[in-house]
Order: sequence, then structure tokens, then C-alpha cells
Amino acid sequence: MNQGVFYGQIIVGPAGSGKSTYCHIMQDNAKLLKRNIMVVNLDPAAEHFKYRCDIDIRDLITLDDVLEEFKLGPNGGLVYCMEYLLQNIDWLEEQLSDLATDDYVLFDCPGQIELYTHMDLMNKLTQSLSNLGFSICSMFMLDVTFISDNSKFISGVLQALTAMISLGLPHITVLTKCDIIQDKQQIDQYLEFAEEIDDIEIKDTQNMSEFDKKYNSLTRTLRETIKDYSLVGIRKLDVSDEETILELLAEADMCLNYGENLEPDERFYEQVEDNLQKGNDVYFDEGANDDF
Ligand SMILES: Nc1nc2c(ncn2[C@@H]2O[C@H](COP(=O)(O)OP(=O)(O)OP(=O)(O)O)[C@@H](O)[C@H]2O)c(=O)[nH]1
Repeated sequence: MNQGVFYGQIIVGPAGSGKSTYCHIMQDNAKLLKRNIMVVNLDPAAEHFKYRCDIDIRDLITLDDVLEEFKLGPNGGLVYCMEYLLQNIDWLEEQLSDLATDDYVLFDCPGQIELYTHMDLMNKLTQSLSNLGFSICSMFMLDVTFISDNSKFISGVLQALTAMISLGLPHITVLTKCDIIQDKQQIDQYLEFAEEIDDIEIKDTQNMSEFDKKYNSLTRTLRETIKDYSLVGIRKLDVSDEETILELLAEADMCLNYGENLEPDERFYEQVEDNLQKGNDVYFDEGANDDF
């Protein structure tokens, strides 16, 4: 493997939270920014994805084969696959051997959050990547439907927090699928709420059952804890809004210190800024990229 610093995002989150779509969107938008983002599929049960898959764990092992051979259930089978990957980490190293300094890779992980909340399989994987020279951050995908009520939102934030603590990496929580919410203000309110939980809505506890009182109090305490420690930074991803995509990429770049040693192409950034100010698409017209 070449010597150098490589950049990697570990994409985690529950099944269906939008991990693969995030990889696809980022890879696609990076092209318009004249950047190449590679994607590694680490889900041995994946069936199809829209992104260009540069490295695929299914070339090493597939969940179907494991289930058939060992008669395991899906979760046990997945754990087997991930342990197998760790035992054969030289396979991944070999696959990554063509990376050049400053290359950027997204690792699309399986949706079973037990893998990083209850077990240290993902920690071992990220440790191996660090040993290979990767600067890594974790991106936790949180489905926007978690903003349907305060308690649900808090439970989602706690999931993100659990992943962040167990992975022990610089971390961003991404509120995915924001395009499906009509009321964009509602999203912003929740994002502010995650950072500024000052005016906690205290319901009239007089007519509440004992259970509801305790539940209310627990919710309030959790909100305060999340705020006190300012641990979870949440950013939105609205695939219909290019600005949120670019902002998210910039935020992850900052987390990784990506680009510290790169020469920025001033002309490019000026044009993006200009387009944003004019309210136009942030990207160039077809062919306009060719100059860069
Ligand atoms: N409207 C909308 N739908 C989305 C978005 N992201 C994901 N979806 C849909 O949500 C479903 C799950 O998305 P995936 O990207 O496959 O989610 P995942 O986390 O990779 O799922 P697993 O691989 O099963 O863990 C798919 O039907 C996607 O089309 C989004 O930003 N907007």
C-alpha cells in the first residue's frame, strides 16, 4: 500500500436509514466538484446500490453463502462475515493498495447497529484502517421521521450518541431524507432543539399518571444531558437541496482535516460561491468543468 494519508468516512445507521443513498449522493456530487470519492461496500447482505462500488466485501464473503453453509440466522451470519473480514484484513488492504495520498473513501456499513453498539467489530475495523494511514470519521444516518415527536427524536439522538461513543471517532449525525418533509421549518426547529434545548416544554403533570410523569421527567433529563455535553452535531441532508449536500461534505472534510495540504482551485470555489449567491445551481453547466 502506498504511504500517505487517506480519508475515510464510516457510514453507519439503522437499516433503511439512507446509508447507501448518502454514498451515492456524495460520490455523484463529488464528481461535479472534480473530486473522486470511492465507495467500499461492507455489507455482505447488500443486493444492489446506485453508487459505483469500488470495493465490495461480497467478493470476499456473502451472507447468503454463510447462512447456507453454517445454518446461522441473519444476525449471527452477519457477525460471522464481519469477523471473517477482520481475520482477512489483508484482503481489504490489498483492495485498497492502489490508493494515492489524499484519496477519499466512504465505507458503507451494514445496518445492524448491534455491530457497533454491542460489539467491537467496527472498532477493530476502524483501528485497522487507521493503521493503514486513514484519517476517519463516522457519519450516523438518522431518518428524518425521527422528528415526528420529541421523545422519538431523543431516542434517535441517543442511538447516534451510542454509535459515536462506541466508535470513538470524530462524528456527524446526518438527518436523512429531509426532502420528504414539506415543513422545512420543523426540521430546523429540531436541529436547533438538539443544540439549544433551553425551553423544555413542561407539560402539566397534574393530571398525568405516575408512569407518564416519570416518562416526562426522563425525557427532560435526557434532553438536558444531550445539551449539556454538546455531543451530537446534527446536519441535514436534503437530496433536493444541493446546498445541504455541499455543506455536509465540507463539514466532513473539516472533521477529517481533508484538504489541509491540497492546493484549492480558487476558480472553482469562487464559481460555486457566485452561483450560491445568485441562487443558481451550485454546479457548473455541462462542459464547464472541462476547464478545471
Ligand atoms: N426521499 C428520499 N428517500 C430516501 C433518501 N435516502 C434513502 N431513501 C430511501 O430509503 C430507502 C432506504 O435507503 P438506503 O439508502 O438503501 O438505506 P440503507 O441505510 O443503505 O439501507 P440498508 O442497506 O438496508 O441498511 C430506499 O428506498 C431509498 O430510496 C432520501 O434522502 N430521500
